[in-house]
Amino acid sequence: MVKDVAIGPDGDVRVEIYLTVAGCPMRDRITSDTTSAVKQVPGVSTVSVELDVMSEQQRRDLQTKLRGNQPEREIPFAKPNSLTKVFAVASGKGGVGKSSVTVNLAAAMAAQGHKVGVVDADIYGHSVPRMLGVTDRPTKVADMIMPPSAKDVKVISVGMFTAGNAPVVWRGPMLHRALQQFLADVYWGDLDVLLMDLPPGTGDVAISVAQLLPSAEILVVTTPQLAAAEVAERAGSIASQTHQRIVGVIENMAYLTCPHCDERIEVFGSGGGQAVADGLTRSLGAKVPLLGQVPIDVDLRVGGDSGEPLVLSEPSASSSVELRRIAKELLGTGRGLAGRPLNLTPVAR
Ligand SMILES: Nc1ncnc2c1ncn2[C@@H]1O[C@H](COP(=O)(O)OP(=O)(O)OP(=O)(O)O)[C@@H](O)[C@H]1O
Repeated sequence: MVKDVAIGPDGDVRVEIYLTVAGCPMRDRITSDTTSAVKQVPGVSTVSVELDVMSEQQRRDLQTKLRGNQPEREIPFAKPNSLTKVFAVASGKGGVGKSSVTVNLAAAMAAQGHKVGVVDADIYGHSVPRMLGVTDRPTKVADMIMPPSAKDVKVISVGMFTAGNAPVVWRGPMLHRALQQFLADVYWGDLDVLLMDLPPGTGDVAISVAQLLPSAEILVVTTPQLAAAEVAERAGSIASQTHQRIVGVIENMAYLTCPHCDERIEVFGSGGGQAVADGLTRSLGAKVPLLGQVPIDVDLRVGGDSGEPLVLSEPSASSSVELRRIAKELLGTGRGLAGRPLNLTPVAR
């Protein structure tokens, strides 16, 4: 951080120091520490400290140096020309079926011929490996982590890095670091789509995703219950602060078809999914569609427990049909152009 030291013939010393950022809260401390350290050198009569600010490149070089000359690995999905679509699956409340929807969408997309990865970032409720039937653990090759896969879906989960069923009591910075590692140090290969199962609510992980992958699109899962809808809308509206796009809302547990008389029973009421979509459309000022309504299906729950996603074991069940349709719709649209260079060249008139 030392830019220059100039020593005058009569012991006047001028030290120039680079701060990492302009508003560095340590500037006074750095000035006084430098002054007192230099003053102790025999022959020094006066010390003046001048501060400058590092350029982007100098900051990067310093970080590399501090990491022992290992450049930080880039997150491939965060590169401007990445072709991988990233969906962060969010919900307001827990237990609305976010993980079940994530797993079934992933399995459906893989069955449709896409290369799919899932990051299970649901720190407290990591259930993706069980729901997909992943039994292997990640392995290490050189310094890359190879993710295990099941049903043609590569999976990495917080649960794979904790002993047994130990609860994860990580705080914000650790979660951020873990997520960064999942994205940068895991060898995903070329993916068409990456689904991220976020913890419920608007927590640290959602903010980390926004920082690490600003181009990730948010997929909101809710139930038809209006009380759940309000919370889901709050979780979704974080997108307005992080400038991310909400790709749409999925209403899960929309209704139960009576196995005896085929009557539709609205167990959790109705209208929640549409209410969230409308509310988010209003607050974000951009259309947020209701992508679909997935009915309650006992077999979907059973499939989650046994690691056999319903979309594969019973593709014609009505919840499977809906999930497969949503999967297709999500991948039907190309990745947004946000953050991507358009390679435009000005031409002479
Ligand atoms: N459409 C559905 N029909 C029947 N059961 C469902 C359906 N969706 C989810 N479930 C069941 O509801 C329970 C909660 O689902 P899941 O774990 O997917 O929710 P979640 O929102 O990810 O929860 P959390 O974020 O708290 O971990 C599970 O037992 C799951 O099998």
